[in-house]
Amino acid sequence: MRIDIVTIFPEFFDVLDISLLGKARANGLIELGVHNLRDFTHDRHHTVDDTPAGGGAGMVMKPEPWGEALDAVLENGADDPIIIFPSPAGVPFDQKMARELAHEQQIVFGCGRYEGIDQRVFDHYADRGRVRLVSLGDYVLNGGEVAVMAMIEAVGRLIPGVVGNPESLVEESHEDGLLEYPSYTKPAVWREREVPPVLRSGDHGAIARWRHEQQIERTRRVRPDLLPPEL
Ligand SMILES: COC(=O)c1ccnc(N)c1
Repeated sequence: MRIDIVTIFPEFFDVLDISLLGKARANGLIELGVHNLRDFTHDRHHTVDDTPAGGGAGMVMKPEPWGEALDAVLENGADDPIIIFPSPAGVPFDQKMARELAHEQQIVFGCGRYEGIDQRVFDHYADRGRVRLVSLGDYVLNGGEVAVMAMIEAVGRLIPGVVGNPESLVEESHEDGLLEYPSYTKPAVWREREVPPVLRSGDHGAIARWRHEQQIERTRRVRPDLLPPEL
């Protein structure tokens, strides 16, 4: 998979050189391009924003630099890339979307700042391909970079070969629609708190049943909205 990021803070993504994603890049599983939006301006101050049409507070990101940047990124890219703009006005990002995005050939992330990006950028590229505004939740950030980092991690770890043991991806929260069961390890007793005996019983059937019951109980308590109607 190729991932391109357009941002005014390219150094923000230096952290993608380490950990799991750093290894995935070294193994060629993920190809990453980080592009500074200001490189696509032509004035002395590398201006990327201007006052909002119709007035109001704050500044809006100009369409011209975005057009030049996205054209450059798309020029030699995949046949059918998906362009994602993180936005509080977007569709909710979830594990299902992460799984779908893990199969893309190329994802282009556009990190907005200020009061957002001129709407004509979204419209222009939506006329030519797939554009999605995606939200991490009902809150506002100063820019899209943090959201892009979260989405790259959520998607990147699902790309075959990135995570050493694919089994570890199966029993995670939201993978089967329920929250994951509580985890324990050694020691058997810690500060007078014992690991549930069933987990040390060696009875794999009983352990699987206990874990599923825990998933249902935790989901009912924490996220009743995720419970399937039959439960
Ligand atoms: C500037 O981007 C945001 O404020 C943002 C992006 C994605 N999800 C959100 N909830 C906010």
